[in-house]
Amino acid sequence: MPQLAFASSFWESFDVLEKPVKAGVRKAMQKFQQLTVPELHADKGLHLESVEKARDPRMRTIRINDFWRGVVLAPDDGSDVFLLVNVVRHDDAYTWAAKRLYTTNSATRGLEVRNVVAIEQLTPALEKAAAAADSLLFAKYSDTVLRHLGIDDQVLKAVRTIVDKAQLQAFETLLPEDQCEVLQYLAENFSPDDVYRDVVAVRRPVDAGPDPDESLAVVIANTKSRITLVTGPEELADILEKPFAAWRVFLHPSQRRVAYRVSYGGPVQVTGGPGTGKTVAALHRVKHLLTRSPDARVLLTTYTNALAASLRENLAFLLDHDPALLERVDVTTVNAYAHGVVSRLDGKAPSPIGDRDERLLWQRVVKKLALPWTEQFLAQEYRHVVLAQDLRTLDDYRAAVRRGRGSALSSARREQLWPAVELFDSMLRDQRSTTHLKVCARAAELLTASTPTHDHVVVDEAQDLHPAQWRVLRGAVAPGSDDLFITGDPHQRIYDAKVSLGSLGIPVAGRTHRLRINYRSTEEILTWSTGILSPVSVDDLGGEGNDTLTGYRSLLHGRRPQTSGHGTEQAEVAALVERVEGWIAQGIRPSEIGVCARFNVLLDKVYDKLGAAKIPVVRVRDNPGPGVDGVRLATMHAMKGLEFRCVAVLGVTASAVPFSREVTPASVDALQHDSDLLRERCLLFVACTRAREALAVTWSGAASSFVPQPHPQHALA
Ligand SMILES: Nc1ncnc2c1ncn2[C@@H]1O[C@H](COP(=O)(O)OP(=O)(O)OP(=O)(O)O)[C@@H](O)[C@H]1O
Repeated sequence: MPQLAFASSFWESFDVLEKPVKAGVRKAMQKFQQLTVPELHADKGLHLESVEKARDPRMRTIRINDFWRGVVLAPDDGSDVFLLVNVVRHDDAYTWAAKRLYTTNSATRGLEVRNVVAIEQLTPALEKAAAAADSLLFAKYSDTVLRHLGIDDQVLKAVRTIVDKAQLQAFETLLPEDQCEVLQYLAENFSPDDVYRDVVAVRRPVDAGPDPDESLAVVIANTKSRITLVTGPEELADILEKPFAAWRVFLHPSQRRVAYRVSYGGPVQVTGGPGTGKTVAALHRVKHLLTRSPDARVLLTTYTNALAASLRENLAFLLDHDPALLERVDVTTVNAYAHGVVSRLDGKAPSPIGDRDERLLWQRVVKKLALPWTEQFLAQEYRHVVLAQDLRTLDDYRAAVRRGRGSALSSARREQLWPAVELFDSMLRDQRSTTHLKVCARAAELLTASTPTHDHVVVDEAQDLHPAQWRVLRGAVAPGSDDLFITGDPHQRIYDAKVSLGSLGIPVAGRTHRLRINYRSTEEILTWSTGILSPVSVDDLGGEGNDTLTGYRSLLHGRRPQTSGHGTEQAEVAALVERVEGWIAQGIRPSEIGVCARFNVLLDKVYDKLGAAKIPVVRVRDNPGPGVDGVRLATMHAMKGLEFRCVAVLGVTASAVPFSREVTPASVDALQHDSDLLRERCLLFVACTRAREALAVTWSGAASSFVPQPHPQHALA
């Protein structure tokens, strides 16, 4: 009986196939488990046929349905493992298959694939260009060194034409995988010895002989990182049901470099645009820290409880549910961690009030003291100056530098304002409550006088943390090597955070890294979404300068985002229902669709209309587990950190985005006005960058000014 194996290239295409096609794949795969090799060749339904002019004589295609074909590598050496490598539309399948060549890597002994035709076609022209180039990316490595790392003749020729990293990137999808990875590591300045250790030695079978000429079955068995071998029918059903979690195994060298560096001298910061795998890097760092030392305790934090739940789940997955490792990690939000510290060390659980109650309290303060400031101004002054700098007395306040505030306050004015701070604090005390940030301030205070709770802290979604929260994290771990590993994206700052990490005892200078490849969205979605931010500049994570999205790109391609305006909100919601029905008809599960808007009011209407159309629907705030079916509804804020195959962003109208009530008037504080507007812009950016394959942005009436205007050529197309 033949055996069946799946290449990673197959999963990339399988995950996005429509339901009936997936069913066809399942049926075809079952035959590989039921029939003998001669029966397979004779089966009329499967129609296993060779490919004309194929560069690899082992290439075959099989029938999935009238429109789709599977591409299979069939053994021709008497071995019996068939490798399913792709599922492609009927007309493209033969061309795709004809250009691919599978070979055994001489160093790793793994099976690799290249687009042999494209490399052959490109190389001569590039050789000419390289002859005139000032320098070449791999000039310092001799042929012997490269061959020792598995680079073969054809790739070597191409390598000798590569002038820079951008050209290497352009080659990435054409080159054989292990060889490409070796080159990426060298391009990142790893030494050949390091590359041999990290890429080759870990894959090369210990008993590898001098000759790489082994049967296809043996080479397939050597390629565990890219090929899954299936042994029984249950395993087949199981594997085709579960989404393939590539991130567990394949890290881009830039991700691996930051996550698995043996040790850092102090806090390290990893930034990158949406979907560049920052969370993935954080999870792998936790794995590294736990496995490096048997007693280390790690605190892994993120912004919301929902994100903490998903981190917990993914970490368990990455650590193979190993209880000995998992019990040494605490996964939580900073607020929850601070709450725990205060409860433990003060002996009493604090009861913080929510944002709305806090606003009401400031209203009462303003009324009582008849001050010349609005409650919004006072709340911001309290948050950005008093709590941010942990000011306890009027003298402290008088001496404070009010960085980031756009209105000067003289000493006399500060004396006039301070009673408002005292009154707010005393009102809280009277009602035996506090705020989340005050809990953090208290936790930080307690931690300075106590011993750190963890050996390492890993912080995800760091861009929105307030200085009081940073102080808690600073107190959770002793300053020193590998104390803090911080990931975040300042372009996704959607809460009012102004931070200077250096001044909080978290110096990251010289230890900052940037990830640039987006693994989530198509290039079309990225380019469009990046247009939302193109008119503005964004402060970096540590508050020391600006951050940019230069070099940010995706390797995936798809349709351009769809944008449309509607006469009324009702028409907009009706169009949404149709769109969702269309996506579902294409085989997308309702839970793979995210719908978001600035406000819950609009989401309530969507909820009703989708329900009326018999489409299952759930709210993200109700924390539906991954197994619960239903279109996900969320406010733009709640979309943070999530991702969906299809995303509809609704209500992107001029009056809602930016939302004027959330924007401080320029007359009250010009700097705050600008940063509030930026925050609203980032919010739309966050919402749109949750989409993997399809993005639709709609409005009723006038569109938000943040919606990128189509390029004149695109508008005509
Ligand atoms: N090396 C990888 N190989 C395959 N998929 C990856 C890889 N790294 C990340 N991904 C996938 O890309 C998507 C985005 O990753 P992740 O959530 O870590 O990005 P992020 O930078 O934290 O995003 P955001 O800032 O938008 O929250 C996820 O689906 C993840 O599984």
